[in-house]
Amino acid sequence: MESRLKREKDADGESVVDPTSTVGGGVEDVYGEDRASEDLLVTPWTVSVASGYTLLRDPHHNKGLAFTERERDSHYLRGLLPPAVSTQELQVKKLMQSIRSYDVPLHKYVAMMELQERNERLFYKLLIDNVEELLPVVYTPTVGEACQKYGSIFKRPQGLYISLKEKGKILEVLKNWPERSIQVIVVTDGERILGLGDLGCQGMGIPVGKLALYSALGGVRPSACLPVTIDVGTNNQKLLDDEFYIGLRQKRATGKEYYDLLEEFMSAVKQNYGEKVLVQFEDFANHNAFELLAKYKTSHLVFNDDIQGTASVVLAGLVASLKLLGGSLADHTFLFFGAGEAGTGIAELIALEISTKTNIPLEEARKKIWLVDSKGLIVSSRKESLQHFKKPWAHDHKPLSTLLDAVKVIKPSVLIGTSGVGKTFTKDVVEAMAAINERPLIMALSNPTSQAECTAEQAYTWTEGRAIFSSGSPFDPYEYNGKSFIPGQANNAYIFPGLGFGLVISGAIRVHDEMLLAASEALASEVTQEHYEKGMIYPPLANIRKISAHIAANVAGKAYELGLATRLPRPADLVKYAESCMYTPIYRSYI
Ligand SMILES: NC(=O)C1=CN([C@@H]2O[C@H](COP(=O)(O)OP(=O)(O)OC[C@H]3O[C@@H](n4cnc5c(N)ncnc54)[C@H](OP(=O)(O)O)[C@@H]3O)[C@@H](O)[C@H]2O)C=CC1
Ligand SMILES: CC(=O)C(=O)O
Ligand SMILES: [Mg+2]
Repeated sequence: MESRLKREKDADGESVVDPTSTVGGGVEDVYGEDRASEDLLVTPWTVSVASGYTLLRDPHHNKGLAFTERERDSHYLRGLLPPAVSTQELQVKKLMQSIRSYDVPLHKYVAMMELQERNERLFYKLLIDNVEELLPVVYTPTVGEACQKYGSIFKRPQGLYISLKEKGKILEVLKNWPERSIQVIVVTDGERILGLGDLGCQGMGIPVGKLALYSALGGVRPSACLPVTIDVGTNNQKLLDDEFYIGLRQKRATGKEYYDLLEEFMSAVKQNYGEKVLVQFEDFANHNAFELLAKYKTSHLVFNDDIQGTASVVLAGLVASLKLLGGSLADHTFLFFGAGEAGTGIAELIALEISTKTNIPLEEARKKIWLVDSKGLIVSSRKESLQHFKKPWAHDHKPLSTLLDAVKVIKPSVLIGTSGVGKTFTKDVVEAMAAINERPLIMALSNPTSQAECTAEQAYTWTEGRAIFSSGSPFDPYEYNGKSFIPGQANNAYIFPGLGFGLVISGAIRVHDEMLLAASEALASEVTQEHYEKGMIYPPLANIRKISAHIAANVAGKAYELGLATRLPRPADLVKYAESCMYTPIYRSYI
């Protein structure tokens, strides 16, 4: 078996070697000898493939018409494929034509998921080569609709479902997953899916989508990614009444029952995959999200993407915007509409950055930041009744009940929407921002597009082309008075793939706030003069793999600096190292 594997590795040649794959070079560097030898026992297709027919139905190894004549001879594929031999490039061209022929975004999504199930490398090649066009298909906004209709479009499981029925057996359940060398888990309990609320078990679309980005944008190999949905029921009556609902048909478990299940899951993860597996919490409701993060951040390698990944991406945009706005972060006043995970997470990281850069105490730095929730401006007279994560933002001020009043009185230079409620940056609100600021910075972060606080068109027209605008879900460039404006996509997708990859390649054992700052700094530094001239505060997503390598290197560097990295010795050039470890979807030769 070993000589066969060696031949495959040699035959792959430089251009197709995947240093993070089980048969490519660099395995020992990145995964350690134990993991590598374990992989060799479980994954090589040469061992598991019984016949050509099975090979064609194995998405990890299927190449479809791109199997060469020699491969067809060697692997019993003769007659199972039509005579034509294709290249991967031609397959990409054909698939893109096919995807573009669908008018309905959900049909494009289903086509992409079917491709992922059929030919994984082709799926990733398509996604990487057409990232700006396909991100809105596999990610926000379309993934939101896919989750809403997941019961109807569900065909094959794409991740692991852990429900209350599995209580006491979660370790066994993890072992049912076919891959053993897991490096990144994205887990949701489905209670706050984008701005669409409780979608229960159907939230699975989110971990699946996020992990597709981990591989395409960040370079973690797909077989090292595990999407998980914890199903403790749903309070969404529409789903409970839906005959096609795929989850537990009960109201959500809470309290001890909920936390016991999560504890069993987190322990089983550590026991099964070791302490270097990264767990990304995604789209939990805030009453659990903060508590889970606080509970596990000192014992596991975890981060919450909605609280921390979002904070890092927004901070990067703000730092970049200073080139357009002038001054430092400390010179600005920030107003958030929405004071949950995203809002308070971003607010805290901005305060930390201001405090770090200026030596102003954190308490003081926070005073430049104001938040509005569903009851109005958060002020000290409300302190007693506030959730713990809002308390640091309860400044002394008279109560204000509307966003418009808050804008007029607080006079922010930056307005950030993290409410999950669409169309709330009304014309009055945006015009008030434009009356106070020469260049109002407006971020409508809520997803999907239907929940965006305002559109790009509204932001540009209501400010007569003066707004610097970005949003969580993508908007097309907009032309106003003969000038083209390119709205940025302020979405944690810029950060989590590179952040996670940096943790993986350094063998980090904990996530530290300074890593979030390091990730922000790397992203902000990718914005060039050419981008600023178009009003952009984020670099184009088309360059995301290069950007992710820089983010990963900065994060890994911080892990080494903080003594949290276990992969030793530290590579001299972390950017080059990150690039060399990235998964690439080029087909391997099976001769
Ligand atoms: N662009 C990106 O990368 C990201 C975007 N998001 C988006 O941000 C949104 C919020 O997510 P998250 O912070 O996790 O959600 P949370 O539920 O934690 O927070 C929502 C906040 O909005 C407030 N709110 C809700 N309705 C209103 C209203 N009508 N008026 C004023 N405030 C209101 C809530 O107030 P109260 O506390 O009083 O209930 C709460 O403070 C979602 O749409 C999500 O998709 C999230 C993460 C990343
Ligand atoms: C982008 C993201 O994580 C969210 O909207 O929840
Ligand atoms: Mg999220």
